Formats: sequence, C-alpha cells, structure tokens
Amino acid sequence: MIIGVLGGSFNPVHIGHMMLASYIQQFTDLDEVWLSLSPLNPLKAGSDELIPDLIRLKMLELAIGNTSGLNICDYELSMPRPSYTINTLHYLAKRYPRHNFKLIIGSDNWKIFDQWKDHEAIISEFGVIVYPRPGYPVGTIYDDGVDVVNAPMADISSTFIRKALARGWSMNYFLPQGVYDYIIKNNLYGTGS
Ligand SMILES: Nc1ncnc2c1ncn2[C@@H]1O[C@H](COP(=O)(O)OP(=O)(O)OP(=O)(O)O)[C@@H](O)[C@H]1O
Ligand SMILES: O=C(O)c1ccc[n+]([C@@H]2O[C@H](COP(=O)([O-])O)[C@@H](O)[C@H]2O)c1
Repeated sequence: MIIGVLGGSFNPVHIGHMMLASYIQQFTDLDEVWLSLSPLNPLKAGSDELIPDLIRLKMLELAIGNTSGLNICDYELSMPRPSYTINTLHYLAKRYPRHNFKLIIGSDNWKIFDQWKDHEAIISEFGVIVYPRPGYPVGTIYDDGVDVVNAPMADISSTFIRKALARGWSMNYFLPQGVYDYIIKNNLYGTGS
C-alpha cells in the first residue's frame, strides 16, 4: 500500500485537515493517509497554547473514528523532541516494510522545505506530495519525487479556531462534531470560562 503521511500539531484538528486528508486519500493513488501527531514542530518554538499531546491525540481519534483509509500515527510522542520528519519516515518504513510512505505537505511548508532536516533524503527516499495553501502559489515543481495535488483549499487554521473559541464564538461548523463536543465538555481553549 502507498501511505501518505500528514504531520501536524493538530491543536486542534479541524475540518481543513480532515477535508485535505479525505480528498488526498480518495482522489489520488494513495491507499491511506495517516495523520502523524507532532509534539513540537522543529522550526517553531514551544507555545503555551499547545495543549497536552494526549488530548490532541484524543481529538484526532474523535475526528477519524473508524473512517476507512484514514489512520493516526502517534510514533513521535515517544521520540526525543523536537521530532524530525525524516526519523518518523525511517521508523515507519522499517516498522511497515510492505508499505511505501510519502510525505504530504502544504505549499507554505514547501517554500521552506530546504530548512527541514535531510529534506533531500525525504524527497529521494520517500517522495513528497505538495498541496496548495492560500497565499502560497505552488507554481511548477520540476523535482523528481515531488507531485502536486490540487486539493480544494479551506482558509482556516487551528490558530484562528483557538482564538475564536477563547472569545466564546461557536466553532461547531469548523470542527468535526466529536472534536467540538469534546472541547466544550472539557472547557478546552478557554471555553467555559
Ligand atoms: N485549512 C487547511 N487546509 C489544508 N491543510 C491545512 C489547513 N490548515 C493546516 N493545514 C496543514 O495541516 C498540517 C498540520 O497543520 P497544523 O496542525 O500545524 O495546523 P494549523 O491549522 O496550521 O495550526 P496552527 O494555526 O496552530 O499553526 C500542516 O501541514 C498544515 O500546513
Ligand atoms: O523534520 C523537520 O525538519 C521539520 C521541520 C518543520 C516541520 N516539520 C513537520 O511538519 C509538520 C507540519 O508542521 P506545521 O507546524 O507547519 O504544521 C509537522 O509534523 C512538523 O513536525 C518537520
């Protein structure tokens, strides 16, 4: 099987992530998409807003449920921090030798991909799928091992959702229902205060 790996902090996972994962899984030759929970992006400083790993994992589980073709990878939670994507891909390739893994990244990350650890090895050993993000036109990419997927864009982010929740706005249409209910029930992101 060909598995696409979509990494993120998922703080919280929102419908933009889910639309993308669902689109790529169904409209490309990937068999599955695995959402890989990243405890800390190596290029971002830790933030107070990052809620505990296990709560973010729980929300991913609620978002995916038993959707066929979508899965969760929690390997990075047990890794030293920050966890680098190349290490995760090497681990997955060793752990699941019958699968081929490809990395899925947005055009925002593609722009700074040369700052990622062993970015050339990620392309040559695994391959990368780039999808468009608002404000970051993909243009034409000639690199072997890099494909572009024209997935539909939803211009929302976890940052926007955290801010809106903290202000008491309803984000029920921006989050998978189970995730929204869980946030409200547990007073996460400043809700209920
Ligand atoms: N609306 C969206 N549509 C498609 N991809 C998205 C969307 N939002 C984020 N992503 C991508 O999903 C991956 C995981 O994202 P991440 O968890 O950092 O979410 P985020 O919404 O960008 O978070 P934050 O606002 O906290 O930085 C990243 O590659 C990111 O570019
Ligand atoms: O391995 C790296 O050098 C590296 C550098 C920057 C980002 N990443 C990963 O890219 C994914 C998306 O990160 P983000 O914060 O832009 O959503 C997440 O899984 C990060 O761990 C990985």
